[in-house]
Amino acid sequence: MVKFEELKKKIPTQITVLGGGSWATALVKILCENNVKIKWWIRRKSDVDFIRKYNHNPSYLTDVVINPRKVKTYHKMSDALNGTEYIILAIPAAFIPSTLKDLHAKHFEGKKIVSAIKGMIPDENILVTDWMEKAFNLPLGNSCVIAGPCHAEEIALEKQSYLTIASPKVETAQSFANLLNSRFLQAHAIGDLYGVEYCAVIKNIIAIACGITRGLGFGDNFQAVLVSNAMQEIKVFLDKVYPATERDLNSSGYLGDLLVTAYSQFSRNRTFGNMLGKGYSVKSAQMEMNMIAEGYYAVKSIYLISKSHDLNLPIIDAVYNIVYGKANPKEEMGRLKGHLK
Ligand SMILES: NC(=O)C1=CN([C@@H]2O[C@H](COP(=O)(O)OP(=O)(O)OC[C@H]3O[C@@H](n4cnc5c(N)ncnc54)[C@H](OP(=O)(O)O)[C@@H]3O)[C@@H](O)[C@H]2O)C=CC1
Ligand SMILES: O=C(CO)COP(=O)(O)O
Repeated sequence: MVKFEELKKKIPTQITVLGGGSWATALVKILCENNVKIKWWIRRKSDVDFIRKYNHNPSYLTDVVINPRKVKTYHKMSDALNGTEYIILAIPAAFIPSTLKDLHAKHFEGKKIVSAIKGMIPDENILVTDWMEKAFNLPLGNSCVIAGPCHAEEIALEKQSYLTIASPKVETAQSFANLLNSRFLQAHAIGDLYGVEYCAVIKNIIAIACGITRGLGFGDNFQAVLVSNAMQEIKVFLDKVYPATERDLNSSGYLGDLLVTAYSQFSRNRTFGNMLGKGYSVKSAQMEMNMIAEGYYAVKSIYLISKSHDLNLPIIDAVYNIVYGKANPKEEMGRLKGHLK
């Protein structure tokens, strides 16, 4: 007789992915390495139809093959949420409230919520997991975040990658990490949900700073100092806003995430910053990109939170002044030089 545990292993895990951008596409590809069934919600009907017909996303990571035996695409969100165990959010944070506006607590009941988002909810200035918990009355132990140094473009190329899954209930993080482990990806679980999430948000702001200084002609020597000072700013912020005794900021879920975004050619935030450094206005830099730089929204929230705690964070301040205060990038970075060591 087949044992219940063995039978359970053979039943595919039902997962919903919300969002049709690069990271959603990469996550669908990773998950398809394992025994899963995916309901994938995408906002544009034309993209849904295209994937159904050609098994490729027409707009992002267009080379990735979408396995039709494992993935079903949906345009109606409530259909994509029926009967799933995990709901993965992969929509830029700024659009979460409007995109989820028709959902209710019952859509999330008994499900694990995984945020793959590295951004803040604007105006409310809160983390996505915090917003979800309040909006849909979710138990935080059912939530986790995906962090770590990982660009969608490298997943498309099956380059060896690592992810950190964080949840206050480590078993929740571990069970989701198990679904990601595959040929080219290793995931591990930790308990520091808000710490990892804040770090993932702040590193996008630092990448904007790196891009600005690159655009202005600063070199590797300067960037190394900028990034090491940035890590100290992250520590000052976390120690004040969300202190924890067992947090290793040098591990890949924190420092690694900062490094990949600060140095990679694939970084959206660095590309955005580079354009600002080269003299583009904020609006024109955004229009040039067909992707979203989360740091643009996040810097306002993080700046306001840091001021409410009387924190002195010169790199964050400089990016805020350039992006929202219309400060001249050259003058602002000239001022910042004096604060670094
Ligand atoms: N890309 C990566 O390597 C990684 C990304 N992340 C995070 O994943 C999240 C999603 O980013 P990513 O997939 O990169 O996004 P992309 O920049 O690849 O794509 C932008 C996404 O935002 C959607 N969008 C744009 N405008 C709106 C709007 N007004 N309302 C609703 N949706 C909108 C787009 O939909 P449409 O095409 O219909 O316009 C598209 O799905 C972000 O929080 C990011 O930080 C995390 C780790 C890695
Ligand atoms: O968070 C991300 C990768 O870790 C995506 O942001 P970037 O594209 O700016 O790196």
